[in-house]
Amino acid sequence: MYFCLVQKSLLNTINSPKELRLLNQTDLPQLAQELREFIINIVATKEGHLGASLGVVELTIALHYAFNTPIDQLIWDVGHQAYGHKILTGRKNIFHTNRQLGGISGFPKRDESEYDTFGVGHSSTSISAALGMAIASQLKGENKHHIAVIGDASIASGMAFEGLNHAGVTKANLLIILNDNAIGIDPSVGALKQYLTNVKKGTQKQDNIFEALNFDYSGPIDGHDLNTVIAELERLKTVDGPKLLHVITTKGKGLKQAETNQVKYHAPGKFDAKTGDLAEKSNEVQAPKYQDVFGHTIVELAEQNKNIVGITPAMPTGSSLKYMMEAIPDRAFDVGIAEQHAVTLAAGMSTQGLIPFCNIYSTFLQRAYDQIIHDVALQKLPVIFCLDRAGLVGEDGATHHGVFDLSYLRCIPNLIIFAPRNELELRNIMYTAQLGLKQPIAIRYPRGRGVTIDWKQLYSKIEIGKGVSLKKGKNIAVLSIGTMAKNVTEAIANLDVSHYDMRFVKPLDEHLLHSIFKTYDIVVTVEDHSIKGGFGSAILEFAAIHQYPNTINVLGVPDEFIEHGGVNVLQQSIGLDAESLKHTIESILLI
Ligand SMILES: Cc1ncc(C[n+]2csc(CCOP(=O)(O)OP(=O)(O)O)c2C)c(N)n1
Ligand SMILES: CC(=O)[C@@H](O)[C@H](O)COP(=O)(O)O
Ligand SMILES: [Mg+2]
Repeated sequence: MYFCLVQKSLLNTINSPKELRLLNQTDLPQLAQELREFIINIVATKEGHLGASLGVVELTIALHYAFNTPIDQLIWDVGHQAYGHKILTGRKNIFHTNRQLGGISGFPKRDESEYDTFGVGHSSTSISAALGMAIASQLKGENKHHIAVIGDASIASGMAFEGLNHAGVTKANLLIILNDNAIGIDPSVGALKQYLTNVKKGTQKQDNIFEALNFDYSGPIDGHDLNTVIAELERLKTVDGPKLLHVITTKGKGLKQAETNQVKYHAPGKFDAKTGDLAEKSNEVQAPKYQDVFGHTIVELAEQNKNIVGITPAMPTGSSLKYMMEAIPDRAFDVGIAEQHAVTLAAGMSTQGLIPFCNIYSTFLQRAYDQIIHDVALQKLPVIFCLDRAGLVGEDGATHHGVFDLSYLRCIPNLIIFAPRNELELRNIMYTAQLGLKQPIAIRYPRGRGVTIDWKQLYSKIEIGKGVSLKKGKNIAVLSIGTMAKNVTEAIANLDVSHYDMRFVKPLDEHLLHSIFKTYDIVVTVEDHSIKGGFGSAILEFAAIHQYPNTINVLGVPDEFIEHGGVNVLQQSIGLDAESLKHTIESILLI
């Protein structure tokens, strides 16, 4: 008789870390293999962040094995690497809903699980949050551990240093796990990266930077060696005060292609779970991604204008500044996860006559708000801010939707705000901006593809503060800003209404607005942005100041955080898709 030994699945027996902690430590390598396969199989079809989660499979198991989570508080920095954490903490059976509307978030979220002790998505918050929890526990006389897992790129961000600087003078029971895989989304950069590389090579001569800040530093250890990691975590449980354990991991560990092409496999889209091969791209001719219009256009402009420089805080691939970094490396700068530094670096360059294109996702620019006001606008320095990922971004959800920039920028004096309705407008405003603007400008555009196949056309200068008429009709005037023009155009295709692309949120085209308000009784504004303080608010202010009695309908993102899901599905959920806009405008016509 032939017995085939079928290995019992360990992962299927684990619905919480309590059950994980009942396993023999010798069983954990099998669990790690099963967890890795589980992540690969689901992300292969459901998409998401792959590399970072594969890189911390063993670390995740070790942390929940050694610490009494959720009593001991575990915080994941950024949280894109927390898929294993979610699967081991009771969400295995719903993990296939990851990042989908109504499903679980792609990042730890407090209201999703008691094991998600802090909501994350933007980097470098974990040390401050964990320290806050540790100090609170001390004050409450509690005896629990507080662990922050932070990557090598995230720990190089200013906010992380602020946390380290404070923690170093406390007796807080805080353990920082530095997950060092030598890469962010793109290869990590900066002097700290060089320092960590030397530490790993054993060639670091100076004092240990973390010990210099009063941390009990240990490592570097192999973050994939379960026994070594667990032993060190157990030892650190007995060490008082702030501690930092340096672990070395490989991003994408366990999937060959994810290990070798770590940038692409950070978020690879669909792929073959067996071979790792990426899904075939459709070969139909498509409109370009807005990021690539930016990336190729800045190269063209910078080749002609030697004063142009490009800056990205750790998003060369996401922003497509990578093209300029390849073509003109001495004038394109990846400053690491350092949005505040990126803005004021641009300001400094501008004082010397350079023309900086500072490319920062709308949501990440929130981190550099004072720098925009204090270092750029107040001094009227002509920095060109390119806000990629403006508007609803989709599956990254509430932490990443770029729906507040018009509000947070509009109140800043001296700042021009422009939103292109298509790729040609983006190219033309970039061309216009580098001709010698005497003040800063913010250009916002969305994630994803545009609408223009033949987009590499000759440049034309855009007159600052001028909107355009896209359709003449009767009854009402629909005013859109940015790429919402596409949805509006589709919505009113068979309606006798006028449509204007206002292009500028600041300065408004007041001449055009006076004409509109004198011609139409009803005005509708449409924006891929919060209705609080955005484009519609600007129009309401204009009407109030000039005492126009017109009816104004402001359509946009409601005053709430919009969760994760496909962009089209999210737009439908808040009435910004073409079909919903059509019904809304028809109902206004019926009034
Ligand atoms: C403030 C902020 N800026 C940029 C990002 C985009 N981002 C997401 S993950 C990541 C790289 C993180 O690298 P690291 O900290 O080394 O973690 P790893 O992915 O290697 O685990 C970046 C730049 C972000 N989430 N938050
Ligand atoms: C986790 C994180 O913050 C980044 O990976 C972000 O998800 C990138 O977004 P894009 O995919 O829009 O570049
Ligand atoms: Mg890293």
